[in-house]
Amino acid sequence: MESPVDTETLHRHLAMLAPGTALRDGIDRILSGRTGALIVLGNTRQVEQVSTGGFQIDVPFVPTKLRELAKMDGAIVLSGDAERIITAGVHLMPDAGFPTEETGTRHRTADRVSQQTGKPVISVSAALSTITLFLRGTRRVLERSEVLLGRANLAVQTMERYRTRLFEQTDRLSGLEIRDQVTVKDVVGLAQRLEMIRRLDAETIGYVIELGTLGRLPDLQRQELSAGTTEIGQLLVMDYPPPGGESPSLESLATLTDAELLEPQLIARTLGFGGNEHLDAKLRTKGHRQLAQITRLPAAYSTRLIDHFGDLQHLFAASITDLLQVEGIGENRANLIRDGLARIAEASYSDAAD
Ligand SMILES: Nc1ncnc2c1ncn2[C@@H]1O[C@H](COP(=O)(O)OP(=O)(O)OP(=O)(O)O)[C@@H](O)[C@H]1O
Repeated sequence: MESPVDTETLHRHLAMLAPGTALRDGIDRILSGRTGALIVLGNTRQVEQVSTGGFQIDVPFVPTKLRELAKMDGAIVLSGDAERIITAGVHLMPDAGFPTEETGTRHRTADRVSQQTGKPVISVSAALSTITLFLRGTRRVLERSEVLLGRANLAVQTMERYRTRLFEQTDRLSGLEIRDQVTVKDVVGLAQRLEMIRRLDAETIGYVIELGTLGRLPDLQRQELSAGTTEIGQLLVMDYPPPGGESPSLESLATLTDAELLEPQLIARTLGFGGNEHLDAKLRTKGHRQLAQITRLPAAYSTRLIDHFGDLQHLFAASITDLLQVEGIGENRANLIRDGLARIAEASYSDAAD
């Protein structure tokens, strides 16, 4: 039995079928000619074993050629990279023992051939005007580009709203950090927002892959809207190590379902902050995210400062003389840090007053 299809493999094959590719062009020509087709991607020994009849062509792939060959009865076998047309008019005889819920001989054959050979098989239905990709027991009907574009746009719009909310939340968290009033709930809220953005980003990537050349714009928007979010996540994790001391990771949130991601207690537990009773527990930031705002202060110095002083509150309390005790910090840098910290505190208080 073949292994289940992972997202990456599915994406790779959807990309081969995306608008803008020669293969998709050929398939679209078949559809507009109101014929169907059965196309196997890969001329391996297993594919040969389920094939009878047909004739050898072995020519470079050309969309119009595919369309011509689809007018004939039988399947068309392409090379695995879809760069060559190998055979046409092939009768496929897969083992009927492979389970399939498809109706219609073309789709049933496609499903079974893919399960038996492990190769992707595309079934183009004339009656339904659909393109279906079968991949080792996984079935994926390709959506129309307008539908995919609509979904991609909706995901991007939602990402835009989430990004605005994200920065409202980081600003608020900064204020609480400076006033030393952070609770588990605040950290959980930001982690939740970051994971929601990550999910929307992954969803949009899926649409972008399927959209091929039509996905350029949503892809640019997605990149812009997710920029910097991974870094915020990394700094958040560094700022709030859970009490157990185990190194937490926002990636662990990926295991939660969409419904579970709405439950703060569950997020807190997943991040190592205990359950319900801990949501109001006080936390104190180490200060990595805040120090990252001080331009010209390399991250290595932030880490050294935090290792020395313990957390942001102690850093606020540090005098120039205290700062000079840290290895590699001279007078210039100590002044830069003091000024930077003062600016951070001021900005936060003026935000709170707004
Ligand atoms: N085992 C097979 N090997 C090769 N080609 C096949 C096989 N089974 C079906 N086909 C191809 O599928 C065509 C029609 O199959 P099927 O009866 O499932 O389609 P349909 O339901 O009439 O049409 P469509 O799928 O286009 O809506 C056949 O003419 C043949 O070209």
